[in-house]
Amino acid sequence: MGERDLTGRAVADGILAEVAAEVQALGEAHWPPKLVSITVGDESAVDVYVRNQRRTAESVGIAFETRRLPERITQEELRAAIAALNVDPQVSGIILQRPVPKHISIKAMQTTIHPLKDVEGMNPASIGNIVYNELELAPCTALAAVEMLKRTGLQLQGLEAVVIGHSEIVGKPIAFLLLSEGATVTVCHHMTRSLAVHSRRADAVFVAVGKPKLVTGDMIKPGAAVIDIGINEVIDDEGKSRVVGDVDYDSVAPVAGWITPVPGGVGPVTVAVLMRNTVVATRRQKAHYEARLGASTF
Ligand SMILES: NC(=O)C1=CN([C@@H]2O[C@H](COP(=O)(O)OP(=O)(O)OC[C@H]3O[C@@H](n4cnc5c(N)ncnc54)[C@H](OP(=O)(O)O)[C@@H]3O)[C@@H](O)[C@H]2O)C=CC1
Ligand SMILES: Nc1nc(=O)c2c([nH]1)NC[C@@H]1CN(c3ccc(C(=O)N[C@@H](CCC(=O)O)C(=O)O)cc3)C=[N+]21
Repeated sequence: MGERDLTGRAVADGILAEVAAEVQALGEAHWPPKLVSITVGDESAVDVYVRNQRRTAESVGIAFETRRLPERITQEELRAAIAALNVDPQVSGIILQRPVPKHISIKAMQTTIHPLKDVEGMNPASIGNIVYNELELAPCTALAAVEMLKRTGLQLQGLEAVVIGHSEIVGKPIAFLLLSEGATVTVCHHMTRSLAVHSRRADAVFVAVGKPKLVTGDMIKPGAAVIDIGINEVIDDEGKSRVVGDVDYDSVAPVAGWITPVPGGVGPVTVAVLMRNTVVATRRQKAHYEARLGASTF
């Protein structure tokens, strides 16, 4: 770890301290938050993420349950499983882990998650909020990545930002969040002619692609902030499995002003934001039902 490292643990702990206080208050008001994670088929790709979710949820007092559904489940069966969670009054949040098998439409399934329980803000009805600058509940990784940039102290208004990767869950939401903060945003993807031409101009570079060493030191303006979102499992020279990002840390760290390491950067903050989103969702459900039925008088 170097002095330019922008690490995530302290950022995550700050978020989690606030979340724990809110979880306690919601529990006392008879609205204890509960998060349900759904995985479909091969779990190996999300195993670490789900384990971190459970550990973190338990550390702040959020109940956590995993539903593991078989690879061969039909879309209608998955829809029914989500619908059952939508109407379960004990469940405050639902997260459908990606990827899902090819025969299932992720968009159709995100649409099935009720907007009040949609802790990633990925229902098409929810994701539009970030276009309207309503940022309280947005996709966790995007919020976490932008939070890391804010920790540099850089002024976001007028900042030249480049986002590499344009998935609906990471790259695109990051671009919208940055626009809301007043940055000038360029979004790159696999058809972009020269990544380096764009990235070298940027004060802040976000990388969310899933390719180790995609970004190297010669692609970065000296002093820029580099936010590495990639999580890739690789086998190192000694034959051991390791997690690395999309940024070639060794060549970028000496050039960058700030760099988020992998592991230990955006990842832990993503999990903390998921917990915060679960609290936001629970608070909204409480307000929704109290507005219709009156406050509980336990
Ligand atoms: N730290 C965290 O909290 C999280 C980390 N991740 C990690 O972030 C990475 C990206 O995840 P996700 O967005 O879900 O992945 P997707 O595979 O959905 O998206 C990857 C994006 O990268 C683009 N891309 C592919 N090749 C290139 C290239 N050579 N140059 C520029 N852009 C390219 C693709 O563009 P196109 O569609 O045009 O091909 C696509 O927009 C993964 O490593 C994932 O594990 C994901 C979620 C959370
Ligand atoms: N619906 C959905 N939403 C997601 O946000 C989502 C998803 N599906 N599928 C998988 C990817 C990946 N992802 C991670 C988040 C945090 C860590 C994390 O906590 N990483 C730690 C530990 C890494 C390690 O030690 O291996 C770190 O970076 O320090 C990892 C991976 C969220 N994703």
